[in-house]
Amino acid sequence: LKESYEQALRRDDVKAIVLTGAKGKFSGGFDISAFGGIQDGTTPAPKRGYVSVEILSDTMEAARKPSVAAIDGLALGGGLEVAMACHARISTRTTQLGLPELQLGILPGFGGTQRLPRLVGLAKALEMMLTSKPVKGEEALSLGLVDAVVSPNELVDTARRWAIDMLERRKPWVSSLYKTDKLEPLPEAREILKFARAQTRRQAPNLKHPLLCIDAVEEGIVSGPVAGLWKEADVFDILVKSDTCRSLVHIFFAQRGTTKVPGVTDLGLKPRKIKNVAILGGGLMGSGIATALILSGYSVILKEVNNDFLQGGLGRVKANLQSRVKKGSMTQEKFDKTLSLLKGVLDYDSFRNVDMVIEAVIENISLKQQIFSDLEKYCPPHCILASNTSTIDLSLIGEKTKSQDRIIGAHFFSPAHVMPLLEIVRTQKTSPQAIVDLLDLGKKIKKTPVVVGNCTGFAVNRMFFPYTQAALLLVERGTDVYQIDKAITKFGMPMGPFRLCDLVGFGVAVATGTQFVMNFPERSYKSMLIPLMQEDKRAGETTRRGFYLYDNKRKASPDPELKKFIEKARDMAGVGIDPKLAKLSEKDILEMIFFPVVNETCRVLAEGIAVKAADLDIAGVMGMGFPPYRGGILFWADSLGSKYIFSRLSLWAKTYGGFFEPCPYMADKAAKGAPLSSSNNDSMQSRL
Ligand SMILES: C[C@H](O)CC(=O)SCCNC(=O)CCNC(=O)[C@H](O)C(C)(C)COP(=O)(O)OP(=O)(O)OC[C@H]1O[C@@H](n2cnc3c(N)ncnc32)[C@H](O)[C@@H]1OP(=O)(O)O
Repeated sequence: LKESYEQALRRDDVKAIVLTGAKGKFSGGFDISAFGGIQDGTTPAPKRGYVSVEILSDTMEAARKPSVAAIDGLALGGGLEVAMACHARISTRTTQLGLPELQLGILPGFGGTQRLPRLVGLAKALEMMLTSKPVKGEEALSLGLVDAVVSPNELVDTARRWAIDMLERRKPWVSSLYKTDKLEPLPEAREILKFARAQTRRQAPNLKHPLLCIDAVEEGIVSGPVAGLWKEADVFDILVKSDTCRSLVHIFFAQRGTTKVPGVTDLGLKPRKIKNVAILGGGLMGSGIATALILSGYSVILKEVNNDFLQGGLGRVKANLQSRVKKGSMTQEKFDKTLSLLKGVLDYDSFRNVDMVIEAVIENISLKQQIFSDLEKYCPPHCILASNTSTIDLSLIGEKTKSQDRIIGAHFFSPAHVMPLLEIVRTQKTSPQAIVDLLDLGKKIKKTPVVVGNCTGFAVNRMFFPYTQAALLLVERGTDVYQIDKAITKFGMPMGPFRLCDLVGFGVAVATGTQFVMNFPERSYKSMLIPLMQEDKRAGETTRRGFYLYDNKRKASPDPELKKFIEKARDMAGVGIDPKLAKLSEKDILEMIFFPVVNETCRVLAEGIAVKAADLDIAGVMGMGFPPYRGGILFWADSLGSKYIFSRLSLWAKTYGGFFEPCPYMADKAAKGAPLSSSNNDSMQSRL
């Protein structure tokens, strides 16, 4: 860009410059894959201010020739920053313009913190940067971020004419960096900055980079844009080497890597077109899945066993959509159109036209076996037969059919129309085509799909069963329930293990817990605490009483009565209060809860349930809300070191038993001083 600009500025036959992208896209910004090299020192970091000051400000913006950005598709991060250094911007209606850098743990580093507030005003600029949300062409026009919106085929011509008009003074020739008309007066600007800081501290208490971004913006407002550019450059240099940036960049690529499955997505298979989907069961999960599908334009048949259940299911889907209309994110017209894609039925007659079935009935093996035998009879031979089971072995479900190549797990997380993860579970018999088809459907309904092997609990539930069990073990030995939840939320989880139990409900918690106790007895912790509370008619949030008490606005408060159940459970377990555990530090709580999770995640990886460690990082982030800025469970564990985790687990195993016993995979990594996420293909017995 620098060379082209210098050439264009030198040549007498060039009067003005149009900067554009290719193949319908302007730019996705700085090459994120280059961060790794800068972080580990293998790529020299560009000289401070090289792009933002030397190229964009001093070469492009200060040029004697006007330049116009012709923007189609997207202009994100560095891409938009380059466009903002031009003297005008023309976009198409669908163009997305944004500064999403905070999502990567950095701040806009090519002058974005200075130019965006000057183009759209401070309040809107902060909103765009802090939420990382792009705006589309029309909104950008009304904000003043672009100067005109035209169709893609008029784009470059319009930009060219605009540039000539600027040259001939028929249109204003504007340097964004020195614009002031959009900036709020100083006292108002200070208030906006104060508000943004307070909100950021509340919403992201563990993150520093959004606050540093606000600092850079403020510097420009208070001391002028050039001082602001240098502050931005200083902050960028610090942030690009931070743990948060490393973690978030890892998550960026890991998320995109989940759809690359060796032996499946590299076979040249094309996803088949899926138009009609049937869902069995209109409960919480079934109705959530139906909502997710119709929202992406799929025709859905919802089957229930009787009219009451059917109406209940259809009502839940309607309510899911209605809440969008209430929040203003869906128009009434879109609501009607979306709901018209859903049809309720009581029999299998209309199943002859479906391309995929997703079974979401209660977790009962014989019921599911019967359903899959029926499906084989009523559905066309190409139809994919998926189950939303969260724990039951898929081979058992399909045992009585001859269609095992098209049986697959489509494990959604509740609420299914909101949670971003889709666990795709394959058995040894599932065909690659069925996986490719489900991967495609997952992407279309805006989920991040992770392909995993078949085992009790698959990846996410399997990795996280020790989360609750460790918490129960600690509480029975004297750690405070609320202190545990507090330490875990402070770490960045959306909620602690006890609040989570209340949310999913004790019924589900016990049913899933039992699966693990049965399947992994040597390392499961059996506690009677929840069953004892169930005897008191507590089921969690639905009964307004669980580990917490809930008011009618679902606000949770501690329950003083909890003590008596804990004492009883302690007696039944035959354990006493352990003085050490009764006053654990937050760090110790965190480690005693999460290291068993890390341990189980290692087992999942060693057994080949996941293709790669990064997939499990994504599974934990998307399925359990593990904080992305810590990079996922194994990425975080590796920041602490396999040796350290192994030594802690070994110590606890001696005192508290097999629940903490480090698995052979972890022992091996610790002995070698190797990262837990390093690939171990030779010893892996892939179940995939
Ligand atoms: C100094 C500056 O201020 C710093 C910066 O500019 S930091 C970068 C800021 N830009 C961003 O954050 C944009 C990141 N990218 C995205 O949000 C999305 O990729 C997108 C909206 C551009 C496209 O989305 P979509 O069409 O779904 O395609 P997606 O699968 O995400 O990306 C396609 C490929 O491009 C890669 N890619 C996208 N943006 C990239 C970037 N900025 N750097 C490197 N690779 C990138 C992806 O990794 C993926 O690679 P793969 O095919 O090998 O997996």
